[in-house]
Amino acid sequence: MAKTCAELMAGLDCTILGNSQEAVEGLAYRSDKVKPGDAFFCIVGLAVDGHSFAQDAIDRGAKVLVVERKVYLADATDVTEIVVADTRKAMAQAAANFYDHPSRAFQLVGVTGTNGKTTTTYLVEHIARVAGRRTGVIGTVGNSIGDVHEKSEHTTPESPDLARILARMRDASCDVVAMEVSSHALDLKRTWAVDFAVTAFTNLTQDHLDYHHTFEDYFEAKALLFSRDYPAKRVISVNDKWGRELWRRCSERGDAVITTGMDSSAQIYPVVVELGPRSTTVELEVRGQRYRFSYPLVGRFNVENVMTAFGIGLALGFEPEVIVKALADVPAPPGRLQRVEAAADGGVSVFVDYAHTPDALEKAISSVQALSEGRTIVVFGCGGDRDAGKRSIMGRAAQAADFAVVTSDNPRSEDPLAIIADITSGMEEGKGNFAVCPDRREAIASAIRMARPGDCILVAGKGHEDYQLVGGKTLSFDDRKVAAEELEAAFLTSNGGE
Ligand SMILES: CC(=O)N[C@H]1[C@@H](OP(=O)(O)OP(=O)(O)OC[C@H]2O[C@@H](n3ccc(=O)[nH]c3=O)[C@H](O)[C@@H]2O)O[C@H](CO)[C@@H](O)[C@@H]1O[C@H](C)C(=O)N[C@@H](C)C(=O)N[C@H](CCC(=O)O)C(=O)O
Ligand SMILES: Nc1ncnc2c1ncn2[C@@H]1O[C@H](COP(=O)(O)OP(=O)(O)OP(=O)(O)O)[C@@H](O)[C@H]1O
Ligand SMILES: N[C@H](CCC[C@H](N)C(=O)O)C(=O)O
Ligand SMILES: [Mg+2]
Repeated sequence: MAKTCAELMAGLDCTILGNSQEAVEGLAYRSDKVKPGDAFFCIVGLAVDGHSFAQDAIDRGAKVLVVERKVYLADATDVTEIVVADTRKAMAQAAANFYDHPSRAFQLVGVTGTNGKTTTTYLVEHIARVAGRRTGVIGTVGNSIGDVHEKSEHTTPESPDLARILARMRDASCDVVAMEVSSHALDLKRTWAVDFAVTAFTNLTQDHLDYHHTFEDYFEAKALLFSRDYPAKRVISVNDKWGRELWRRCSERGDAVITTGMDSSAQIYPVVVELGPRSTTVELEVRGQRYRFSYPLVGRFNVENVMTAFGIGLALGFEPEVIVKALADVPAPPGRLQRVEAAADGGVSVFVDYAHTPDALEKAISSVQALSEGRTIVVFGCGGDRDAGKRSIMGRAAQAADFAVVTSDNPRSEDPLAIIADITSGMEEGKGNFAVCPDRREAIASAIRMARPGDCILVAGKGHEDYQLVGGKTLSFDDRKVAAEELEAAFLTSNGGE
């Protein structure tokens, strides 16, 4: 499976200093993960310059260095250096070459946008399964090949890791792979040299401005997936101005585009939406035909995800009837408006959701309000070392609930109280409808103690996560388990069961 340096660099402008026939056994971008025979890619990062780890990589057995500037190493005359303009781009191209372009072996769907990527990929996977295809999924909750699931570090893996996963999917004879493409991934070229059959856009609202700095830069990162670098069929939600701009660019270029939206300006839009407590019924107008069906997901925002998945299904060539049949029994993605099941709940419904942006929090609250027969209480926090600008906006958004308990969500290297102070700086004290409780378990417990029969509690921000990142530590914490335990502690003990 080894490749020569020349084979690895096929299609790339580069200067090979040394032996172009040197065999490369594997690809590495972290010096401490280098194995003998690897090519080590020296990446100029945001924190450190990977070129400074070249010697460490050689000491661990790397035979080839891919660099942006020559590294003069003492006693390393047997090392081949390959000089390129951009090591990130070179690494992605080399990864595709090394694994013989695995993405060409199946229909790969790339979904981008601020919210709804994970949900949409899950819906697409199910549609493809029901259509009789072998499937794969790559994203925030992890990577799946058929029913085999593994957790992942990133929403979109680094290019060598991505190529390795795609190759495993090819080896497993996958026909359709649905993959989330984050804005970081596009900007850092993790998906460069990957071939997509369909690319889809959900929406763009505030997030990740710590990384992208401006909304326009954030949008342009997402827009890369709809550029000439990624030729594909397009499915674009035209609900916001960013989607309409993408639609304009793609149509001008002559790309095949399916649009989705909440009104008749889109090719796919809802004529009827009936939101239920455990399912939703819609009638969708799909390019002049109407399809009425129910699916077992709740929340208005999921109507948009269902339409995006419908559009992707059509772009993949599936019949609308197959898509409708699949959506009718689609499994809910974990931790997205997931109802907590407990042995006793005192008539209080608890939903765990992954809303971690202002728009998602606003929509998750209004979705739960639509289901609540009483009040709606939200428990949430904001992640540390992530876009601080969204915190006060999320604080303000949370006050749309009857009561908000502000708590901790992966503080990482930051002081949890400082994050909470950022959140509450956006909240109106005078409204008197919020409290601060830094301990997340206690925050959930206090919301449950405060709830009356018929009330709904939304625990937002962590969804499927089963950990809390505090300092450098990963502590075990799962909102779904904690909420079930606290419901039972409150209602099994006080009432002796229900
Ligand atoms: C902002 C971001 O995405 N940063 C990524 C970036 O880090 P960086 O540029 O700071 O790299 P660096 O730490 O300066 O290191 C430079 C180079 O030196 C290497 N190095 C470093 C130290 C060492 O001892 N040896 C060594 O070889 C590094 O491996 C790297 O190749 O390149 C690193 C190596 O590929 C990534 O691990 C890192 O992801 C960080 C950990 C991260 O948290 N990323 C998150 C924000 C992310 O990617 N999220 C998206 C979006 C999620 C969403 O949709 O909401 C995702 O796709 O997961
Ligand atoms: N279409 C949508 N519009 C607005 N909010 C949405 C939409 N779909 C989901 N959400 C909200 O966003 C949360 C995250 O959804 P999902 O995991 O599908 O998004 P994502 O784009 O994959 O997020 P991430 O950037 O973390 O990967 C949900 O729990 C819900 O609160
Ligand atoms: N993919 C998102 C996940 C955020 C989840 C939230 N629990 C947090 O830790 O901020 C991010 O990296 O910004
Ligand atoms: Mg996701």
